[in-house]
Amino acid sequence: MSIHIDAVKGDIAETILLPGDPLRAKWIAETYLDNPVCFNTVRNMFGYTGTYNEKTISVMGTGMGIPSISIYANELITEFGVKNLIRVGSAGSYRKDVKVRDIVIAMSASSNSGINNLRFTGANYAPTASFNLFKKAIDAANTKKIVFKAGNVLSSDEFYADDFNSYKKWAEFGVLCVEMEAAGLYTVAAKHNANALAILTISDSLVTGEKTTSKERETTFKNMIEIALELA
Ligand SMILES: Nc1nc(Cl)c2ncn([C@@H]3O[C@H](CO)[C@@H](O)[C@H]3O)c2n1
Repeated sequence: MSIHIDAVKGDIAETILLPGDPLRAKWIAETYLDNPVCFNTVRNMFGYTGTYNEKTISVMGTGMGIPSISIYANELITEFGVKNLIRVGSAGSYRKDVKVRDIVIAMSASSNSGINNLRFTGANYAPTASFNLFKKAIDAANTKKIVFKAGNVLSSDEFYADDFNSYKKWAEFGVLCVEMEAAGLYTVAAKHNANALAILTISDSLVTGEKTTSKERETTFKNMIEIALELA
């Protein structure tokens, strides 16, 4: 077992889906996996392993923010041998052409987090998706005729920005949406030679103010989850 995950090596599949919310991990396991077995309840950060189309796959919550997902990604890779880490989560649109309910596949993840500034002493590291997972996700979306956008996203350390209009600068330079974890996941995976990808569903828009209801979030998440499950 590791400090934050009460499992033994072999309990967790090489490929894992990582929603921020542990209750969404429970919903994914109960909705999509055959014979899901819970492998973690420490801090109620539920994790499950089961099969999908006869392939073994795991799903576990990560919490919100780069520090939290970095803890779980580190331990999943270094203690349990996980090789493919796929974040599935919600994001806020920064651009008119990115609509609520759209799917965004993150090629890269900018950040305002201090962690990489410290790590690279102020130089600009570029957290980047693993090409193979990225290509498989694009192919799966095209096969399923799911419309998606792909590009740069922002992993912000704050949900409530002091200056609401700060998103406009990011949008001006092509950032599609904002969430709070992808840059941390991509950096930790690269550090430990693992593969990572973030697939996001736009749940709200800073441009129009539109928000999805919690019921809509559940149904619109299906497309994102079904793409991610094809990566097992
Ligand atoms: N900063 C931020 N802003 C907006 Cl508009 C978001 N929409 C969804 N999220 C995601 O949902 C959680 C916050 O509700 C975080 O895990 C984050 O990744 C957002 N995070």
